Amino acid sequence: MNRQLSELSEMISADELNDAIDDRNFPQAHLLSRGRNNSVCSNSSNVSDNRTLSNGNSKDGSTEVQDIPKTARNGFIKREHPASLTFSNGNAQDKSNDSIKSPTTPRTSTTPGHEKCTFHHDLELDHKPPTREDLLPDMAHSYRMLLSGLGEDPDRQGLLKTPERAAKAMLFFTKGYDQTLEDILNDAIFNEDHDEMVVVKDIEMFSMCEHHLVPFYGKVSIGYLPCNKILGLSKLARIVEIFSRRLQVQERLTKQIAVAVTQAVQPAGVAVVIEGVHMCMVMRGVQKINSKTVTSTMLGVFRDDPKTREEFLNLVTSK
Ligand SMILES: Nc1nc2c(ncn2[C@@H]2O[C@H](COP(=O)(O)OP(=O)(O)OP(=O)(O)O)[C@@H](O)[C@H]2O)c(=O)[nH]1
Ligand SMILES: [Zn+2]
Repeated sequence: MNRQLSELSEMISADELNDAIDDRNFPQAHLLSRGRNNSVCSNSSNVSDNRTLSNGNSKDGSTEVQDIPKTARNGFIKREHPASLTFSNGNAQDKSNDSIKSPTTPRTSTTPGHEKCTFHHDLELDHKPPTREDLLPDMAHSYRMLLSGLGEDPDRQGLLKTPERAAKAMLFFTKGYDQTLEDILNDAIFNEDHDEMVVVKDIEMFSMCEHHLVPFYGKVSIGYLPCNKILGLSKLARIVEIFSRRLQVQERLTKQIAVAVTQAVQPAGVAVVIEGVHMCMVMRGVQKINSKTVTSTMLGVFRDDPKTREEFLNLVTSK
């Protein structure tokens, strides 16, 4: 599973991100009319006979049963991507699924100078050096030029080490580029017969606005409805770190966190709410010091079932 998760988190593009939040990737969500305690998760019997309930009730009121593809039952629906990327979140143990092979992006082979790179897509660095520390000398040089550009003397005593410090700080602010879901999960996914909501709220978040390269910060609340798999609690906060420690917009950050939780435990639904303060709106520009930006991503049952969504929102807004 880890290899697959890594590939998915590394290779996901903007299009695939949107595909991933397609309702069809939460095949259990449409069973909500049964009520949560009647379980929205596939159970082992319907997994083994390759059948599950469809979302439609037949005209006589009985519930229709039909075959659906295995990949759809276990997670994301396998779909063909125009760039021949496939996106599937089936169990890694399912070695028969060819779609799990590492996808390639057109940019890998077509971008001059990047032919051998394997780390290209819209949501990642354009070029990943062997280690990001290799960037330090060039970055420090750039900061030195910046100081000169500001009319400062980069050789004055107080600024001597500033270019290197600033470069290290920027590497820290963007250290999420170095991390994968695989790295941080560390197999802390546990089989547990639990299908009640799990919420971790007010996770501190620091990120960098990709438009102005200034910070935005705030708190993240994550909820999910497990389907027999739960995630080590700290891993939710670590997922926030992976995606916040990059150049970001808050909307994408919100979505990426939700998709990562989905990839990790294939729950019946995921909800993420972020409340952020953007320093580009506080220290400059419109200078609205009290404004807060709230973004949310609701997937699966959180999107389809108002009661589940309400329960989550009540939990995250309660003191
Ligand atoms: N949607 C979204 N916009 C953001 C985020 N962070 C910063 N921005 C916005 O990015 C926009 C960039 O607008 P521009 O007009 O190109 O840049 P600008 O002249 O510096 O804009 P002002 O901030 O209005 O002075 C601004 O409206 C910012 O508020 C974010 O996370 N999400
Ligand atoms: Zn900004």
